[in-house]
Amino acid sequence: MPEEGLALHHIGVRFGGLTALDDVSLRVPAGRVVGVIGPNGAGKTTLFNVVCGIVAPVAGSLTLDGRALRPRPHRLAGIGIARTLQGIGLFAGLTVLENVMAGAGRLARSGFGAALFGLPRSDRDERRLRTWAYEVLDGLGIAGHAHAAPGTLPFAVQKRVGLARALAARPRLLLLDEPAGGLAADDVDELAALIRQLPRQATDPCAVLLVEHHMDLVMSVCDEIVVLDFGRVIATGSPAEIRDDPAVADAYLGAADTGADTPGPDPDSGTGDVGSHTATAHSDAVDARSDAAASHSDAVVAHSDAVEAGPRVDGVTS
Ligand SMILES: Nc1ncnc2c1ncn2[C@@H]1O[C@H](COP(=O)(O)OP(=O)(O)OP(=O)(O)O)[C@@H](O)[C@H]1O
Repeated sequence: MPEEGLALHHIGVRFGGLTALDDVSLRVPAGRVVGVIGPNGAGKTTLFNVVCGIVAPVAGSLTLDGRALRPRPHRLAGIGIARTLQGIGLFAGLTVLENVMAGAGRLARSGFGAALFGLPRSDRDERRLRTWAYEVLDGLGIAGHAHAAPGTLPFAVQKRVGLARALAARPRLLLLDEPAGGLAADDVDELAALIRQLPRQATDPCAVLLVEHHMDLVMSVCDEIVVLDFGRVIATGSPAEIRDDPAVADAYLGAADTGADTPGPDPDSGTGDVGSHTATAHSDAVDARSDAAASHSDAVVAHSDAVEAGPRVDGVTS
């Protein structure tokens, strides 16, 4: 029986007069990796923030495993959602192992988390949590760093610790926000191998939503890709289908002008990052988007208000 995972139904987001997401529907089934791509300003971050509860949609709804999802940023772990952060965000004062234990969130209520807050705890629970954290670190090939301070480790290892911390919560939905950001090419290859096995390694397969500019990574790890442009879904399909979709090529490259036929990486840049394509081949489009952003300072204020006020809804309900 196919797993339900995350579903977005006709999501709309507005920042003042700007429509950032317009009637966006997509599915991230459990056990699958779904990537969201699109040119600068397409709405990727906004979509991610909707799923995290940072941005409240003005239209549509979300479900997780078939139940209404009303995320709040500070309660994601409790409803089975874990995310990695672009800036890693590890606790500097804790060891790698402790960071991962802390990430276990709802699993840690009577163990490490309880210890942090001075609550009664069971040694057996804490031992179990510690063993689990080691297992997660081991699964990501970094158990040897368990007792190190995160700040002493190379950036790529720190990113992996961030991933371990997210996985430690045994999420039903894992959100990966530009996990390749700042990584060297070799590190991206290793990350790709890890991400491919993520949804399937857990006892209960989790759904993985990936927002990423690094096209090599997206093409190699995703079961399905959703392409946004100006806040709308313009294509959904397998990596091969997306690579061959003229509308996608148009959105990224202006294929008619450049002769380019895929949203693939820049052969000269060696980064696999499509951002530079967008900037060079589509200066008109980018300018238009910049203009739109610049002329919407009122929208930014509205957005700040919305973030301060928090999302309209809370938690997962049946
Ligand atoms: N806080 C905000 N206030 C006003 N407009 C915003 C805000 N955040 C995003 N936008 C606008 O919403 C649209 C979508 O932005 P978003 O950041 O989601 O795109 P993106 O695809 O993540 O872009 P990038 O690839 O450049 O990060 C853009 O036009 C952007 O200028």
